[in-house]
Amino acid sequence: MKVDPLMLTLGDLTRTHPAFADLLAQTGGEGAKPSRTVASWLASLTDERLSDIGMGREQLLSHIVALAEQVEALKAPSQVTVRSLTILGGRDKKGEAERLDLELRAGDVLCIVGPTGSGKSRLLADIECLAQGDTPSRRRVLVNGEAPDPSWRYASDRKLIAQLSQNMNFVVDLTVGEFVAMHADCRMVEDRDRIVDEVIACANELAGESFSAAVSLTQLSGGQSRALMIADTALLSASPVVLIDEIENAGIDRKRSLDLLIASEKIVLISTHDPILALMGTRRIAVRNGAVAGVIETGADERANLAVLERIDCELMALRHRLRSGERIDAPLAWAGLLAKD
Ligand SMILES: Nc1ncnc2c1ncn2[C@@H]1O[C@H](COP(=O)(O)OP(=O)(O)OP(=O)(O)O)[C@@H](O)[C@H]1O
Repeated sequence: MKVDPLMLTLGDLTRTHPAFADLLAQTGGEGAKPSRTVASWLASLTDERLSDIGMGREQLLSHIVALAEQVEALKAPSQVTVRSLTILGGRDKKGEAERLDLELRAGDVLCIVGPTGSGKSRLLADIECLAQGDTPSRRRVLVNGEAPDPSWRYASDRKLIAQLSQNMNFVVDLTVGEFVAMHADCRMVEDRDRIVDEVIACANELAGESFSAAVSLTQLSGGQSRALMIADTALLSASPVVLIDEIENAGIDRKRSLDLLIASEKIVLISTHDPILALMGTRRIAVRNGAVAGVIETGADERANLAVLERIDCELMALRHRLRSGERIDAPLAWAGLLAKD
């Protein structure tokens, strides 16, 4: 049963959710007595105290609720083995039938491509909520070939489906090592220290700039936190299905991220505008006007073009690195001759 975090006492909360101890240490104030409920503590915070913390009452409450849900999701691994997900067509934005019967199996990693506003996020959201004809697209999603048990749709404490969103909002000031160790503890893995080292080493391979276990989560760059989330999801997450809204803006190694996710034997869907990422998979889902227009196999010619795109990307990355290091790039670029021929 889902517990309302507002009705818990601060003592209970810090015991069941160690991360709250840090939040309280930063924000608590004199009224943060263990016997007090969260609701009463929040009501007791003066406007002055809230302005010291730099957060409004509503914002603090939503942080607490989000943190409680995250910790619950980590604690109770999904009980359901997902061998397949089937997405059955609904209606496009004009109300016309979407012809779709797509089965995804464990180990499938697919990109979703399509113009802005075409419905990529809608498709991810339909999967996340295991839609049953009750979303704007009217799609239905089956788990292992059957309509899912209604309780799976709303069980935030038994997440079948994890969504990595664009922004990683870290509430508490834990170090990277403490954060990953907390996940490992929640999932009761054996050999915790080895797994923690592995996740951090792996995240460092994905991130452009390396970071240590001792650094605070709040100090990580966008790319570093995204790399940490991907490594953590692939190596530690209990959710059999992972949805990712955009990887490309984070400046991380896309090929390795994809390989890592493929090896994790989960079903992974990534919405993207990035041609390299889209061509890296064996299949991609093309969305248009609110409906899936086709599932495209990556062909041999496309793979050859991918190799060229990767070289261009590599050169762009090198330029980016030089510019970021304060260098000038006055020397003519290798491609200048190529473009002059046009
Ligand atoms: N089949 C559909 N029926 C009705 N509305 C839809 C359908 N598909 C998408 N929409 C709506 O269209 C809008 C744009 O869709 P969405 O945000 O999923 O696009 P997107 O491809 O993710 O765009 P972007 O690339 O800009 O992130 C949303 O309001 C979404 O709910």
